[in-house]
Amino acid sequence: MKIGCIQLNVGFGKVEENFARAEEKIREAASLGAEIIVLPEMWNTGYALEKLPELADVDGERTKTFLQGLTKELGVHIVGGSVSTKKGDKFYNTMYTFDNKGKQVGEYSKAHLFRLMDEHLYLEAGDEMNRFALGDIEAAGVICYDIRFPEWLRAHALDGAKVLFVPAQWPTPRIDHWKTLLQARAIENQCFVIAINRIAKKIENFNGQSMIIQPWGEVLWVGAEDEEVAVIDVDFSIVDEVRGRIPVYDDRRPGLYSGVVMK
Ligand SMILES: NC(=O)CCC(=O)C(=O)O
Repeated sequence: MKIGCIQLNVGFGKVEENFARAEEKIREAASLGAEIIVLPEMWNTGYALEKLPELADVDGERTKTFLQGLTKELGVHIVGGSVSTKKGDKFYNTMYTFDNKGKQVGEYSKAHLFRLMDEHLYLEAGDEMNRFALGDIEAAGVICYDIRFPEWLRAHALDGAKVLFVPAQWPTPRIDHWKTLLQARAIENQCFVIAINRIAKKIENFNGQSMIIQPWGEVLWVGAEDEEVAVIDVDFSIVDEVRGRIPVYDDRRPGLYSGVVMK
């Protein structure tokens, strides 16, 4: 399966520019043979949180129309990163996923809000899981800071996900955490992790280094430190073989954890 990874250079509050750029890069990835295309976090507005009342996508309608049109036309699955949305009188950081027939298969709002970037002051947290299938690929999606909560990703893996998609806006100063956490989440859940970070060259400090990690922990690909469209070949069939090698799922003792650790 060919994964189109789009490390988008997201303009701060520049919704029109960002939609145009995302479309250009999605078309480029599809023309290079991508079958699943993945975008980064909050690509419509960036972290222009104070401007959300003017800029957030109301009920995600624009994003859903955009993704549905492109998935249908190009015959590709799109894990649509995330966009800022307005639902009722509240704002969210929402991920939409469409399959290659133009059907919406996922909607998820970031469950853990990142205080260091003021998300808790402007956004509401979601409280639903994000499990979906892309054809016969059992997958799930979480957003950026969510990866610091292993129990949340484990819940998706226990529910059957073999691939975890992680759109992000992860800043350069903590890029070592990003790499280590993603690798740990892949190893402990024995699944693929496909994590796409953004680029920002001016005021903000995001330098890509998106990652695809295999279920045994091997790093299959690391993105450049600049805007990039990369198409990477992955073999999802190895997940079952890795899960057979060390039977972590069979060896779990949930009764033990629920009483002691998982308070
Ligand atoms: N956008 C985010 O959730 C950033 C998370 C982050 O930087 C972290 O260190 O965690």
